[in-house]
Amino acid sequence: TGHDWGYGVEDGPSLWHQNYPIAKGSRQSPIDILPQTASHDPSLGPIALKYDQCTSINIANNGHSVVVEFEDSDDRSVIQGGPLDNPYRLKQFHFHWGGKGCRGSEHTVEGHSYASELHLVHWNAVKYETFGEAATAPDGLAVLGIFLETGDDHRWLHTITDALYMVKFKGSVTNFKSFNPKCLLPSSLHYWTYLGSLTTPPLHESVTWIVLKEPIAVSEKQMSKFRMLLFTGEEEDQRMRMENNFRPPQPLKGRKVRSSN
Ligand SMILES: NS(=O)(=O)c1ccc2oc(NC(=O)c3ccccc3)nc2c1
Ligand SMILES: [Zn+2]
Repeated sequence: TGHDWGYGVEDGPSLWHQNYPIAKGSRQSPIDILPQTASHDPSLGPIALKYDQCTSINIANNGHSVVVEFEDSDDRSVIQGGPLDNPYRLKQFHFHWGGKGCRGSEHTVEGHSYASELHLVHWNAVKYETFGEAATAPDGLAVLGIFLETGDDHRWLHTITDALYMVKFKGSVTNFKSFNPKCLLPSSLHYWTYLGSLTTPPLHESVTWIVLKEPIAVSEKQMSKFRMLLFTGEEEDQRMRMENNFRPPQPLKGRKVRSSN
């Protein structure tokens, strides 16, 4: 039991359909984004991130990624506007990344992938009682995707990379209070948006994706700290470095990608 899926040869994305048939569904994520094909939709307003009273709780290694969880008992941290009809509450954020010098983003832009991708996961608490309920509804989740490219040091990412040694092993969790992810946003909030899914099992087709066009820069040294995390637990003798934890682009199946201005 535990995790019946991973990113290896024996349990990777091409095999997920065996336990999760929706992997071959009609609105799977990620996708390859073609900016020229994305329709510019003037009715698409700007997105608003109201993260001012942001309260992070902890940082954890769940065996697939490193996740920072938030207090979501009220509307203190929400995303709204853009394609969204309601405010969606921030639940957690996590990353996907590659191996040394390799690419690791999930969404790609005209076949170009970035070093990493940050996902800020939000749920529709107006229509649904719990995250779990929202996660199975077609309008239940909104995930903000931000590309990370290697370049200069990111001055605020240090807060996260300095904590990674404390969650090296699968199943480890540690306090991580009052981190506000607003500091991880690029200067422009221009975005692409489309209807998709969770990019890991259970692959629920419940996500309105909002992918920012402008990447943030992080240093190779900062990226290398993600790679010292392990997929495996402290008790396991086979130590497996956590890297290449990304799903490749999935068929668009007729979906339209819209572009903010
Ligand atoms: N790569 S992804 O598409 O953003 C993605 C993929 C799979 C996910 O499963 C969850 N579950 C919770 O956050 C959760 C948090 C608390 C309680 C229950 C669930 N978030 C996900 C985001
Ligand atoms: Zn993700």
